[in-house]
Amino acid sequence: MNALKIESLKKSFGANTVINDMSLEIPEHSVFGFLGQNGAGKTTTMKMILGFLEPDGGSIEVFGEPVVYGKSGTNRYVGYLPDVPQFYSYMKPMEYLRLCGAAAGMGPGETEAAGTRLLDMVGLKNNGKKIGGFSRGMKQRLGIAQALLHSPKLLICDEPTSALDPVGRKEILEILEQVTEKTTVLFSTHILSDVERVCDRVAVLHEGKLALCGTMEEIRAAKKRSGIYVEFREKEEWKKFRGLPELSHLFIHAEASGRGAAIRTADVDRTGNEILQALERHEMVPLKFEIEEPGLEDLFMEAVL
Ligand SMILES: Nc1ncnc2c1ncn2[C@@H]1O[C@H](COP(=O)(O)OP(=O)(O)OP(=O)(O)O)[C@@H](O)[C@H]1O
Repeated sequence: MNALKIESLKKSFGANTVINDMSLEIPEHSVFGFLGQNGAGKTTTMKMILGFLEPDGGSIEVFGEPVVYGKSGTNRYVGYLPDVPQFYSYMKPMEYLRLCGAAAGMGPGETEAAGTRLLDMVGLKNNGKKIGGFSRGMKQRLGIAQALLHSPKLLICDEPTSALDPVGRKEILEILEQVTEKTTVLFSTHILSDVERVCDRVAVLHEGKLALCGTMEEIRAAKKRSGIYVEFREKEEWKKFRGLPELSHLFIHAEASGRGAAIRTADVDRTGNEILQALERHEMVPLKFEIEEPGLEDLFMEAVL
């Protein structure tokens, strides 16, 4: 089942068309990275999913139920962490979660059990401090605990790691990875390495549409051919390898350096075998033989430039 299905979504602010006929599906239990440049419309999309903002056209379904602007019915499935979560700074974490639980209509016992479990999960269980004294990372972790309090099946996080240092980012990513057994995660970010680390699906929003969308493997396969990097210890060995007639066709698409080359190919297995067999035949041992896959950064730049 899809956790989220968006069809032909449209949204403009005056003459500024932000979302222009965008469609997207997120299967249950995915960790979905929603990428886009500043102002691409990521927050706008999230607000429409939450029913906070009215689309100009198209439809959004959360677990098969239509999202209706101004109505919160589908939000019983959704936990939301805004980009800058707001808290009452004089409260302690559990006090704050009790307040949130009551606002969400949860019973005290249910809130206590869920709150204790979640504060433990985000590393704030024994924290006696008031929220006003929390670091940004601690506030984001508390924000995740709050967003998960009513056991949502879809967690939407708007740039949860952007303002954090590497340690804070790592902590948040580990929490997001942990929750995927029960929860589908959609998070927006500028940090491509975060997406590469935890997401199994990714979309790049550009000029109101998805410039790229799919599993990481699909995107890598569709957008750019992989390469094989071969390097030798000695320049002479490299020249010999470069001159092998049976491999000459491979060097048409190669980026050569002093003692090796990155050979571009659409079929890594076949080309890799060809190279390995030639190396064996000629009793040559390379210093390096590496399969190169395009990074998300290459793909992102290709999609938005
Ligand atoms: N309420 C609004 N009224 C007018 N324009 C708006 C409104 N909300 C957003 N916009 C415009 O819509 C565009 C998309 O904004 P949005 O915040 O969705 O982008 P984003 O991808 O989340 O960007 P960022 O990564 O910088 O947070 C921007 O040009 C923004 O100025």
